[in-house]
Amino acid sequence: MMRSKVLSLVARAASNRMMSTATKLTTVEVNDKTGIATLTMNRPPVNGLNLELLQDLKSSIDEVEGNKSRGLILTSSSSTIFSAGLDILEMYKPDKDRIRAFWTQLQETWLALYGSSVPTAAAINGHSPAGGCLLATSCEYRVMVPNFTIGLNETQLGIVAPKWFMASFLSVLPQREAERALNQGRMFTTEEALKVGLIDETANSKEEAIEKCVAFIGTFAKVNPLARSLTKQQFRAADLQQLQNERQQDLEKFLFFVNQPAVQKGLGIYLEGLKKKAKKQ
Ligand SMILES: CCCCCCCCCC/C=C/CC(=O)SCCNC(=O)CCNC(=O)[C@H](O)C(C)(C)COP(=O)(O)OP(=O)(O)OC[C@H]1O[C@@H](n2cnc3c(N)ncnc32)[C@H](O)[C@@H]1OP(=O)(O)O
Repeated sequence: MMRSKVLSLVARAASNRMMSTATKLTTVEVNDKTGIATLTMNRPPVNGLNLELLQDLKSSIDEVEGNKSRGLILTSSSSTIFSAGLDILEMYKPDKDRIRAFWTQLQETWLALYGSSVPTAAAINGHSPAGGCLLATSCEYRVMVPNFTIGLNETQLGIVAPKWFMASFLSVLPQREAERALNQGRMFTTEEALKVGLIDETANSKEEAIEKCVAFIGTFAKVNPLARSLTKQQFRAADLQQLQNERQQDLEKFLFFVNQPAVQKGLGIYLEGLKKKAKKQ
């Protein structure tokens, strides 16, 4: 390794504190200069949101809430995928107990991210379909690298985005745009997402995306943190409360829906298509 690279790694290690261990599917790194935490998803190949990744995401969000970070930036260790959304293998021919735990964990993770008291931003450094888009739109700001896609494509898979997925989407897009995109299961390119307002900025690299997220979080430097977080909570309270009130019904609805033979058949065909595509590459 070149000496300069070694020196830069040493310097970086000195100014950043690794808060989580590498055995987890997420890492949290707090920059000592800015006080901002970067939460990185690391479940190759596509950051499919399975039960374990969702558990780690939730505990990392809790860690950031607890360590007085000035903000949270969500990103991915992959160079081409932010997150491929829910791991379809959790929903296809599911185990009865595990699928309950999986959906319950997804609810908890969304409540923690969407309701986070610290400023949140997503550095979207790769494709971000469905559950990936849910994570990104749960944050307050989005910066995306070109030549990738983002959107809620559920209807393309023959499934329906629950109300709280729609709530995140609607916190970013006007109702008319959100409704049309969801009905179509539309995936937006980075450029299209910027035009419609689904993302706030573009960046040429992950590093630049993170810098822009840091700049966004920096805009709150002179704002009283309690006033800021209570204001955010008020904007989001109705969406959060709705899921809190309906958690059990939401779980039962999901289980009923996902276990329908037609839905299982559709998921099987979709998975097969993904696998065929992967083999061709
Ligand atoms: C009335 C109200 C009722 C409420 C009912 C609720 C119903 C349920 C709602 C649930 C909503 C969930 C939304 C979701 O998140 S579903 C997931 C949607 N995700 C996708 O459609 C993305 C699919 N993947 C891709 O498009 C591409 O993989 C990619 C992300 C663009 C990456 O492309 P790539 O070329 O880099 O990689 P690729 O070769 O395709 O994939 C590599 C391997 O990963 C597997 N894989 C990809 N995505 C998933 C996934 N989401 N789950 C599981 N596995 C995935 C792929 O099959 C390859 O595997 P292998 O190497 O062949 O084994």
